[in-house]
Amino acid sequence: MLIDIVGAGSLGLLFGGKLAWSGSLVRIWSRSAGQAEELRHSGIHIAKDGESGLKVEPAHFQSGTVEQLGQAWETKPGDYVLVMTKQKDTEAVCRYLSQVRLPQGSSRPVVVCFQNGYGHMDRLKAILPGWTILAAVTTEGAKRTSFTEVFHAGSGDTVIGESGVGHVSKKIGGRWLNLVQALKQAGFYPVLSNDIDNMMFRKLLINAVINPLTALWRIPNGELLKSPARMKLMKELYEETLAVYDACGIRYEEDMWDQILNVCRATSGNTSSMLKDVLAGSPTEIGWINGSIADMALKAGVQAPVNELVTRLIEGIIAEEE
Ligand SMILES: NC(=O)C1=CN([C@@H]2O[C@H](COP(=O)(O)OP(=O)(O)OC[C@H]3O[C@@H](n4cnc5c(N)ncnc54)[C@H](OP(=O)(O)O)[C@@H]3O)[C@@H](O)[C@H]2O)C=CC1
Ligand SMILES: CC(C)(CO)C(=O)C(=O)O
Repeated sequence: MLIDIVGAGSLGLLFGGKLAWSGSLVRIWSRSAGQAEELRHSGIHIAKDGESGLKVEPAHFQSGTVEQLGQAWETKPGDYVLVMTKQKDTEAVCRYLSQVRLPQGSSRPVVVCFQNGYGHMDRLKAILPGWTILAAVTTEGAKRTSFTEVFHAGSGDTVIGESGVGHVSKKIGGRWLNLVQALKQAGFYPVLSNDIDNMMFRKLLINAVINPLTALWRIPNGELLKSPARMKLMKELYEETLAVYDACGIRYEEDMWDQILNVCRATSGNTSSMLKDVLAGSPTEIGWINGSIADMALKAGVQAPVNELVTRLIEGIIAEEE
């Protein structure tokens, strides 16, 4: 089985590195030629607190630029392509994949999308009609520290499934089990789900409450719990989002509030991904998180003023050149 990884960022280096280290055939496709060259020269180093770290030698995987993926697919397409770019780049990546000419008679790679947020899967399916596109919801935590190094901040589950098919009661058969097996062998905790949309909505709720507020107040996740004023705004975002979910018929667990507080405690020292983007001066994924909840509200005919406001506040942090 051959696994292509698009995006050699935090998740790309973590998953690509560990898959290659455990013996899977892996090709990692970066945006820049400079990074592809450094990966070919130095391999990947995965650091983790309290562990000795993992050095993945360059001989254990291939790397190149995403343009070279097109050439590679013309002769040997992978079985899976794990898309590990941020939301803002993912549509362009899928548009590019749709244009690659595959050898006659070969199957299309199964596309697995790891993005946080919601709303992208339908758009990606429209770009890649007829392809199998899976969503992955992961609670692994990773932060790239250089072109070839990544810090594995925390382990978690990786739930994979087909979005947009509703809750499928039948048991998932043997499809995609080879990917699950490879991920397990690499030390991840993958699970196949027949209800992936619900998993995405669960993570969306967690991100919608934690990410914009940590980014606006520039605090680590645990600091949210340290003041009644902060908790009050978290609760407003939480209750508003649940009202939107109710209007859209989205199911959620009764104890989601406690689960969110537990995520803040378990990741208390973490800089949320949105705060990281803000500090780096990079575009955030707010449009796919609170922005997508505001869109869902609009379609369902309900109000979501707090989600709308935090979206506008975060969007206003970065001034885009006219
Ligand atoms: N990091 C984490 O712990 C988690 C991340 N996620 C989700 O995973 C997604 C990726 O996150 P993360 O890995 O942190 O993001 P990063 O910004 O660390 O990595 C994204 C990578 O995509 C690359 N990229 C952008 N455009 C292209 C392109 N056209 N072709 C090839 N590569 C491209 C970027 O290249 P360059 O550096 O050159 O710009 C960058 O290396 C996000 O949606 C995030 O929400 C989900 C759970 C956990
Ligand atoms: C769960 C949380 C908030 C952990 O930091 C996260 O997913 C993120 O930062 O995007």
